[in-house]
Amino acid sequence: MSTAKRLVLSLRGRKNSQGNSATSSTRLVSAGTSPGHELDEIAVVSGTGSSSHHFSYGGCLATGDAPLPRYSTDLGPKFGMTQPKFGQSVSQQGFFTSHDSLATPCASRASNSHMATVSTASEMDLLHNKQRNKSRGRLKTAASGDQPLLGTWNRSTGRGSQDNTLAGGGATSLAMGGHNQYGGNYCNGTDRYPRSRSQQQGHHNAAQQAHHPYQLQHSASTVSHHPHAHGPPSQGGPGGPGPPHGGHPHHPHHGGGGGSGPGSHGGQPHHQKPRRTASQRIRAATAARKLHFVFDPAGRLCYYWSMVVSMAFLYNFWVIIYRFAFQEINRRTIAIWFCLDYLSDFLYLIDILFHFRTGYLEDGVLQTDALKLRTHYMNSTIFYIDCLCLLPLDFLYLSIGFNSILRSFRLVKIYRFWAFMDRTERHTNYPNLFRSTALIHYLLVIFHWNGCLYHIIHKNNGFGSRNWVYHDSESADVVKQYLQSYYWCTLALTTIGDLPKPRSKGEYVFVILQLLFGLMLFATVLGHVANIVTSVSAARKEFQAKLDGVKTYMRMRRVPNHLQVKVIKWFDYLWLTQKCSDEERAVSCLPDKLKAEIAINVHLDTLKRVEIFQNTEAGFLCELVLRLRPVLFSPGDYICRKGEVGKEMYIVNRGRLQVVADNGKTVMASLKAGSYFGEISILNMGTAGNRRTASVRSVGYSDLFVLSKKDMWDVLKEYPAARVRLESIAVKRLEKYKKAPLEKVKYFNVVAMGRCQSTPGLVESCGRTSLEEMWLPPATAAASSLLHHHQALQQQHLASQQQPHRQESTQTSSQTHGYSPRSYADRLVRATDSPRSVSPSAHGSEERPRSRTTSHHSIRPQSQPSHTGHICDSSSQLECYGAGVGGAGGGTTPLLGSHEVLEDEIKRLRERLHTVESENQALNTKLSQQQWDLENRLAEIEMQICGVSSTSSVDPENETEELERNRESII
Ligand SMILES: Nc1ncnc2c1ncn2[C@@H]1O[C@@H]2COP(=O)(O)O[C@H]2[C@H]1O
Repeated sequence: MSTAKRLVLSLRGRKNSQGNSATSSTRLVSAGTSPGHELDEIAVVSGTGSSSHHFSYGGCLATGDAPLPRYSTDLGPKFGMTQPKFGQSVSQQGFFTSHDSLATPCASRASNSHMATVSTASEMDLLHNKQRNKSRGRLKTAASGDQPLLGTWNRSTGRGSQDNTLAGGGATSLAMGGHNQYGGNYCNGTDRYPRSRSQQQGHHNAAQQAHHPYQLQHSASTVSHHPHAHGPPSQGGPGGPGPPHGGHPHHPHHGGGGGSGPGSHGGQPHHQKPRRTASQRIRAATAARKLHFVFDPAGRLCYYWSMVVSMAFLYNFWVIIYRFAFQEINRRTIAIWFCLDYLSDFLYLIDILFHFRTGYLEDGVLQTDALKLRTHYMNSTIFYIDCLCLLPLDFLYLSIGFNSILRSFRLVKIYRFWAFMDRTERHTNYPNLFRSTALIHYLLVIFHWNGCLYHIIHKNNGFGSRNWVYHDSESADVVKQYLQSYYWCTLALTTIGDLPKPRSKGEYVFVILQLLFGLMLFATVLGHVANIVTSVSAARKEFQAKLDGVKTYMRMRRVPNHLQVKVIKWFDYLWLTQKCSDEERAVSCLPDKLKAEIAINVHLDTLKRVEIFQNTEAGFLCELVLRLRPVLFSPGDYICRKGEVGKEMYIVNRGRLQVVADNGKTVMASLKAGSYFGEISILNMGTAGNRRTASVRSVGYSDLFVLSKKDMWDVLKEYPAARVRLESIAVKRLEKYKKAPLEKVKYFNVVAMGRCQSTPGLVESCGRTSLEEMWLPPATAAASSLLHHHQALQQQHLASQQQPHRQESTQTSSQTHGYSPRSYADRLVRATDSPRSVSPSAHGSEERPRSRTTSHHSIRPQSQPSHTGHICDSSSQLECYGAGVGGAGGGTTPLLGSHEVLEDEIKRLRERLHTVESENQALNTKLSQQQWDLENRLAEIEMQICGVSSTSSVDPENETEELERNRESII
């Protein structure tokens, strides 16, 4: 079950368990039509009390052939009891963010004054009026029976498409054959009349639903009507025209419960087109204006509102003290101050109302019930703080005159300012710039208050002399006095000094206190600045530290200079392109879900460019994208070498690479962004099983994504159709290789010809030559230790060694579709077999042809089985080698002259190794066979399951396609 489905189910469960609690939340609902649509559909679930409304849609709706939006409604048992809520969140990725919630306009529409529609959208839409107008236009279309409204409902049009959908609900309900008896009415918030009506009528038919858009307008225009005033439709009697409802002479059909009169809708959904008079429209608009909304505290609208309130607070913060200190200014500009003061008070007042409609989280669920919100707010301290802010001390103006100090309580609103600053700091992309600005602002405001305080003291006769700071206090105007005191405070608080010398005791004390305070302030500021500077260069520092560490290591270990330079250049490139040394670590603190979202955003585009992933299921891509790891290769680096065991496949994100032949010069293919490689061995497609069929080298710096074999298989297990597709592409590739045989490679790999003949372009990985360039020191070391350890055992095996047994094992291997995972011992054999590991003298280039020739001649006759389809694997090669050597020199070779004893020892060891390897391979073959069988069986079962689910699919086209895919997969 997809995450989305689980999420919906769990939320539904929660909702049900909450009974009548009015909660709503945006939810994901899987379309459930195909695995590829798992994230395509987003549901809007809203509900109040016992009513809940699920409206879901998917990106596929726009195509018109996808399932219709599902809309289910659980009615409240009581007539007119429910208050429908509607809201939705649209996200392209199927994840919800505060952005989504904000971007989603509220599309609720009021039905009447009693039944105010409460938007469960996270935010009130600022474009409310615009939306309403749009909605009205579209509803008209819906009313006229046009259905293309659905066509505009798609994920990417979030805001714009919402009204369409809502209106489209009505239109959709037609197509649904009356399954949704409420059509679009609930969606549009005009629920009262239609709901009450439907509750009494039981079920409407499809024709009745055609009138929903009309009813929307109607109900919006009857804001003053009690639902009962309409009279239940049944009262109109079957076939009767139905009495005109109070104030609705134009809508006689409301009373018709399916009769033939004008009020009946029976079977003619389109013939009655709603007409709306201008007055009705105006009334509808008026009614719509009476909407109530619930604000999401995490939404952007709340944020913007807190910004407005913060402005009001800042006005008070700067001005109250200033006007109190320099009261002279009040006299001249009293009108302006009055206006500004009461504007800010008005904003404070609105803020209280805003709080009444701001949702809150209870058990992680956004609460939207009006009553709950009110209770919650009124029981909180914030409510009292807000009331305190608006304490009407202004009335005291009448007795003490216009004095701004009476407005001091307005400053309590600082909590709102701090919350705003906090949130901005968290959300901004330039946190350090923001922090610096905030710091400077705080400094300025502190100096401002301090200056004003000083002026107040000065005004009240100071500390004995009034000319201590002001030289011309009598003649200077207000602004100059203010600037003088501000300047003095700046000098004092920044500890710059050079202050006018105090004369009286009081002045001394005051200056000392000022300097102490300044010292603390200065320290704090320095600390803040240091923090900012540190965090600005944190990434660079971390990067530098890593580079330093690597450099130190290389120096200590005496890594060759050219390699050191290469490493440093690699770091350079990394810094220039990514500015981050460890991308994975950067997001490691995030929960998986968020990591996934980021990964999808970052990698999905690249993945889509890759041929093999094009036209694959979306779910498959999403699964893969989570498992990609970025890696960076330097110029000339070999990403993989022919003959290695393939453990990863690569996708080129940026850069150029070459598929090269053994000689490292012949370029078989060039790869660029969007290309991929390494898939053949991880899919075990090549004749060499899980071995690399070629070497791949980076031309310049290459940015790749790595996908491990395990991850790939994990995903493919769940998407067998994708596996079939990948394999078929790999087969095509292999066929392509066939057409470009490499002569040179063939020459050096005669041993491997048995397998390579089927695909001449491929080079058998087990040939010695292919491994010459491979450096496997650990394997060599391990080989010798392994040999010593199992000496006795191997001798025993040597005695019982028989050719038929090996032939049998290789034969079995060939029957396993080339899947022949090599054991570690296999690698050991290769390692010991390689000229480098045999003896130091074997490093000479002249040694290579000799050993090749030896093996070539000695093995030639024995490679016959390869022509009959047998795998000429390493064991047989080695055996041949052994035989060849034995035949030529009777157990000794003149190769090393004085090292005869050692040579003998090597030969003996090799023979023992052969034995172990044969055993190993036989076991491996059996295991491979079993694994293959199991995988096949698994794939078959999965195909069957897919087949079953696809038969239940709504779309016959999809069904055929799916079956086709399944069939391919089974094949
Ligand atoms: N001729 C070619 N053109 C493109 N890619 C190739 C060619 N030959 C080999 N490769 C790729 O190189 C990869 C080497 O490792 P694999 O065998 O796992 O998978 C191989 C292919 O993906």
